[in-house]
Amino acid sequence: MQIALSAVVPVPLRDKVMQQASDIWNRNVTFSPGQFIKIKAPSGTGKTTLVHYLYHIRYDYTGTIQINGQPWPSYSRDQLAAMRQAQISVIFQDLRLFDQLTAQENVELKRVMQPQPMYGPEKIEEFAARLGVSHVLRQSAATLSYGEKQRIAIIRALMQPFQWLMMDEPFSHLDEANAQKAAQLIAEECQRRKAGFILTDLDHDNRFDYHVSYLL
Ligand SMILES: Nc1ncnc2c1ncn2[C@@H]1O[C@H](COP(=O)(O)OP(=O)(O)OP(=O)(O)O)[C@@H](O)[C@H]1O
Repeated sequence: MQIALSAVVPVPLRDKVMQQASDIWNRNVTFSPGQFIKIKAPSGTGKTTLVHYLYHIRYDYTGTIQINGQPWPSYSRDQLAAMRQAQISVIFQDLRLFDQLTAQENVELKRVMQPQPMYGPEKIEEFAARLGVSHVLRQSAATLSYGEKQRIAIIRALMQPFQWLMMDEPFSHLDEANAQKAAQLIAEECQRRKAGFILTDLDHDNRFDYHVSYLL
């Protein structure tokens, strides 16, 4: 799945964006399938805004985002739902777990929403063990620390098939050792699917072998 941005400018950030150099805003950029892409930017320059545009849950921009040559608005609701189920997965900056469910239920919900789940329930235990969150699986999400929530949100995003994984500051609540473990798991799962990712972050890092890095 190819993603192509053409002169995208966020309406609320137009003045700011037009005054600064950016590799993304108001440029023509193509994200090719399978690429590991880093988008680095200081706070407040629009990382979350961009991820929401790419996932098509926000549309207050000028310019065009095309998916496989078709602009986002040309896809029907059903097509969008199907793409979010099988082709694009996301880890939001604000994590978006259901507080009233346990950590395990949050992940399981994503797994069973697949018509043919790609993993059995034992995979949740396996990934939780790898990321050091086995002990919180049966706790309600509301009681988890931010670092635990972040690892559960990562596991949830890996429970579905995807061609692109979008991640908005996915390691912001993790220490370096845990960030490395999570990055290793994400890289393996992308390679298993021959998928690419788009990761936003504040700083430079060497956690992945990025194919391309952009400055927002
Ligand atoms: N709907 C909106 N209307 C107006 N301004 C907005 C809107 N959404 C975001 N902004 C502003 O746009 C700027 C970019 O916000 P965004 O959350 O995308 O930044 P970010 O780079 O992800 O920041 P951080 O690193 O702090 O998470 C901020 O100044 C924010 O206040």
